Amino acid sequence: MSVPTVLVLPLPAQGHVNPMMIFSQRLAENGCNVIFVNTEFIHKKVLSSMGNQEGGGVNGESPIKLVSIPDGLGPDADRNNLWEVSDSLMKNMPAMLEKLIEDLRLKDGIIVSCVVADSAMAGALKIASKIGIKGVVFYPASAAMLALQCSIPKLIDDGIINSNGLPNTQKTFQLSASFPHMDTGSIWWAKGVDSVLGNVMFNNIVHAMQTLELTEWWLCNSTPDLEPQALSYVPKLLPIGPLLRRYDDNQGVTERSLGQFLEEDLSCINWLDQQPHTSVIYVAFGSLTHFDKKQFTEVALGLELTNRPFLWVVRQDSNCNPHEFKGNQGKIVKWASQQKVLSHPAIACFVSHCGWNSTIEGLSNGVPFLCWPCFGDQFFNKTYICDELKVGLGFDLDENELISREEIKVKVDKVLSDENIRSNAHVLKEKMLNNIKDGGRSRENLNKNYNTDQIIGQDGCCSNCASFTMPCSRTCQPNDDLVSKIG
Ligand SMILES: O=c1ccn([C@@H]2O[C@H](COP(=O)(O)OP(=O)(O)O[C@H]3O[C@H](CO)[C@@H](O)[C@H](O)[C@H]3O)[C@@H](O)[C@H]2O)c(=O)[nH]1
Repeated sequence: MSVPTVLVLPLPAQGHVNPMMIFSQRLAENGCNVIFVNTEFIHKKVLSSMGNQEGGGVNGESPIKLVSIPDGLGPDADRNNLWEVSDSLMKNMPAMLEKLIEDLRLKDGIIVSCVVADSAMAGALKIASKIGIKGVVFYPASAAMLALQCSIPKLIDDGIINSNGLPNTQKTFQLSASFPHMDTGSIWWAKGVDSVLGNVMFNNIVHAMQTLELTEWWLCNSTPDLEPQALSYVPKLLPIGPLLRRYDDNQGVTERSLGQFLEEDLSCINWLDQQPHTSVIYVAFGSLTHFDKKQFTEVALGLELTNRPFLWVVRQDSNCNPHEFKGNQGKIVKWASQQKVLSHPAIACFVSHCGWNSTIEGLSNGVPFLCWPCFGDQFFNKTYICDELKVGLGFDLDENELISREEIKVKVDKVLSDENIRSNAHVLKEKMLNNIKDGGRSRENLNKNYNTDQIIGQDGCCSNCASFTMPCSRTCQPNDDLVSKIG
């Protein structure tokens, strides 16, 4: 049987590329070749972060081949403006993807048997359906946020949002009797963005939700014990998390990522090795958050006030100069190997914006959280971490709408002295990790009996063309079939 080739297509954002790359690495371990498609802009960044050594590809040593498509924007466009990029991709990506699949076949002899599309790139499912190959959707945020998206018609009927997706009033609601309470601040597409942008995002979501129906295979980076209510609310959503780099008890995280946009500063691992166990405050706000100068200063002074060692990620694009504040106890890096950092025994707590990947990574390492949500889904993730899972605390704003240096010190002291939080975090860590051990539920979802087999093909679905729509016997010439479909 020939090795199946899966094409993986993330939205060009770090919080989407990272989990889809880890998923790709697991697919490769399960015997698939993977074509991982970034936009040209992101592809260059990824190659540069790896010192321009891609390391193989389908026809080389590695089963993961990194390729790129244009994003459809002009040469002068601001490619850090994710909304502009997404809008252009919605319009232009399907045709470019179809061309890529055809070029792979004609130029490289590679037959793509399945497309795994980020939910924000749902247009790819139409292409998969058009050319008769399988489509799988990957949702990069929490299952709860997908449950919320699935409930849009109900939210409108119940008067919680208007037909533009914006909350009618501030109120709490439940998606079902067992679902955690949400408030209108949990409606991620309307949180932290202006109403015009919120409306554009809402229309894109509604459109994407219709397209997701083209496939039965919905995957997410979560676990059955982490989000039982949301997963039973969206029964076809299969959790395959926590999606983590390979870990070794002695060496920590050993697996290399093929998806980082910035080079990882590994000097922080040596620095962590010098710190006492459970002593360091790790501070990182993902790939998109920006602070104004005043808030940035409060963070810096608050960290100094704690009088504890800290490791702080300050991205180069943050427009703030951290060196004025470093003090004696802190280490500041432009980009860390976050998973390596969180699994280091020196880490005591995680000051986080609560992006879903950071949430999953912190929970999987049993690290208590100090939650600082900034936009979108991060507000619900914060509530979930603090009120449902009880593994963290939130910060309160002062009268100037800032999180003050004193507040930072008070909450750091409080979270580090809270035995319940620490013990809840340890229990949850074990539960999360059990899902990816032999026999674990996410592992089962990923192994041959579930998705990988669906991707490779089973029961009458051809193991080569893997077509949903056109089951063929295992003795047929499936590649010819696919060739004729594409041709
Ligand atoms: O120094 C760093 C900082 C971060 N990371 C990684 O970058 C990713 C960041 O992802 P996430 O925590 O989800 O944050 P964002 O980059 O902000 O992600 C966006 O996408 C997520 C998934 O949809 C949403 O949950 C977030 O709200 C949204 O901001 C994680 O895998 C981190 O491990 C590093 O490797 N090094």
